[in-house]
Amino acid sequence: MLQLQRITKVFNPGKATEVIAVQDTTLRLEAGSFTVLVGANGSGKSTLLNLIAGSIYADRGKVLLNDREIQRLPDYRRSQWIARVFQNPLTGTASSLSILDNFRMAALRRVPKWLKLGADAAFKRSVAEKVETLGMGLEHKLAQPMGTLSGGQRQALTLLMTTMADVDILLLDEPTAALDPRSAREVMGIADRIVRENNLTALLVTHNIAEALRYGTRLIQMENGKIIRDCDQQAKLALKQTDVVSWFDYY
Ligand SMILES: Nc1ncnc2c1ncn2[C@@H]1O[C@H](COP(=O)(O)OP(=O)(O)OP(=O)(O)O)[C@@H](O)[C@H]1O
Repeated sequence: MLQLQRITKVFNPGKATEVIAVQDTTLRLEAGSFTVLVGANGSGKSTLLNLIAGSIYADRGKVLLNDREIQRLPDYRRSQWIARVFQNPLTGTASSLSILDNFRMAALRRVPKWLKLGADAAFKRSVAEKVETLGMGLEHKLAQPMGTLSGGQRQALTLLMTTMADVDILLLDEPTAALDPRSAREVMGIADRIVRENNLTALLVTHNIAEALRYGTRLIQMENGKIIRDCDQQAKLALKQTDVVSWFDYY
């Protein structure tokens, strides 16, 4: 279980440009749950994800994974448990390296297995089997540089790479924002499957209302650095797109 306890993050404190990006926010994500986070631009969603991922530190409050404070852990420790997929398909993978080498790098999170499998044909076979499940034919292109693939193909592979390590938490930071509608749907379908099959605790940030309603079992809204709505599965199922659009109406 991931818990944010009374987290506050202020940028540029004491200056004219001071922003309270996250304000005294408490959030509890049960293990294996899939939560969707929506909110207007600047409401604090990315800051919240950055605080969980450890790219920034909170001014106040705790981030607990299975009751253990993780904020000050070094990156390599935290990345054993937390994976993140970004909006830009170019982020998170190495463009000039082949698909296979990117999988090798992803597997580095679980060093002993990588050392055993990294150099031999068994590793390549296991990657090919995984990649085949995407149904994109990329298992025949493992030697191709990541940079030559489409955004949708890269996002699909990036998601799959998260399963190379035993991560608990998957942070999806607008993973389909740069994709066309068909690729977006395909990539979200893959994300959903990976979350279920690996029993991951997932947090998806999206501006796509249809996506926000289709995926996950809980829907929360942030505004001015605070969580102002929290819908459980039942409440979420009853929501229509127009309801969610109306949450943004006062702008
Ligand atoms: N590094 C930073 N330095 C200063 N201010 C920042 C920084 N990062 C975020 N902010 C500010 O904090 C507030 C919250 O930003 P954040 O990026 O978390 O919002 P968001 O909900 O993710 O927005 P969007 O939907 O546009 O991605 C905004 O006012 C933003 O300008």
